[in-house]
Amino acid sequence: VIPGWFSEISPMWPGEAHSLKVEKILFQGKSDFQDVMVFQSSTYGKVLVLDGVIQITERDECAYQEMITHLPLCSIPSPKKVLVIGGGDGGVLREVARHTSVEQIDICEIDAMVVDVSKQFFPEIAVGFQDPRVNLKIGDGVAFLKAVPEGTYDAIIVDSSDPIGPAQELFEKPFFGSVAKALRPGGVVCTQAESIWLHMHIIEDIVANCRQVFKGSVNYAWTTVPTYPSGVIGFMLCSTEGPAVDFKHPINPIDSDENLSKSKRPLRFYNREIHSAAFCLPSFAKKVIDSK
Ligand SMILES: NCCCN[C@H]1CC[C@H](N)CC1
Repeated sequence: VIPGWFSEISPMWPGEAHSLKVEKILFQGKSDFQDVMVFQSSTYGKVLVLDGVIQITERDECAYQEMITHLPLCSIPSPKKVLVIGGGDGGVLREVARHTSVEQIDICEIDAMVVDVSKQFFPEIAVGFQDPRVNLKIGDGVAFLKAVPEGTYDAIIVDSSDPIGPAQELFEKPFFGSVAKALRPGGVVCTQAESIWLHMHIIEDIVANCRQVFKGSVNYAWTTVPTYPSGVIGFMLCSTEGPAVDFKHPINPIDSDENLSKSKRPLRFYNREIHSAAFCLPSFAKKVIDSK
């Protein structure tokens, strides 16, 4: 360990570690589920770390929060009921709230400390909790989904950490089954789906499971987030049987001048071109993902 630096060392990315220069440690705690830390970095703003893994930084969270939210919501005509599993920092809520068609935003986050720490240290991100359409449930997303009546949601966003620790079950087939049940026909789900540089085997399994569970379309998209391992992060975009969803061509634009002028905080990353581009894959990934 180099004094004054945080290195993200994990068996999930052996032999490599992204490091950030630390100005000051702002919070250290242990919740019922994981170690929670916040530090002021020299060049990426404040950083949230769970069990030694970077979750968000002020400088590049826009890429992840905007893409994981608008890839699904801009792919269906008029999302009304949205569920967020995880997402306790509030960033996805902030992005969902941009969609004026949305009437109800339910969120199920397992760790209350993540919510409290985000509200205290990341007000620009936790602002999402202030929207009157938001209903926060602190609990296990797996149990929450099992209790949801069939066909309740237009869209579900699974904003999880990695499949080691509290989020492990969110990468398994039974969970995808309960997501499909909770979605209406032609409803969509977007899940955090790791890195094509590091996790092709995990992605291969997720894609195979999704193709068995979701009978609409199943696509993999990816984007750049400098502070995530290998600098990229992926998303599974799936729809249930019903009205067709073409994820690659957003039919419900959020980046129109009218929308942008109305919102307090402009979109810093997402636009309709980068939406479509997100589904273009390098050959080594395409070979695996398209063959499943
Ligand atoms: N809203 C917080 C985002 C959590 N997603 C991250 C993706 C990359 C992982 N290594 C850690 C979690």
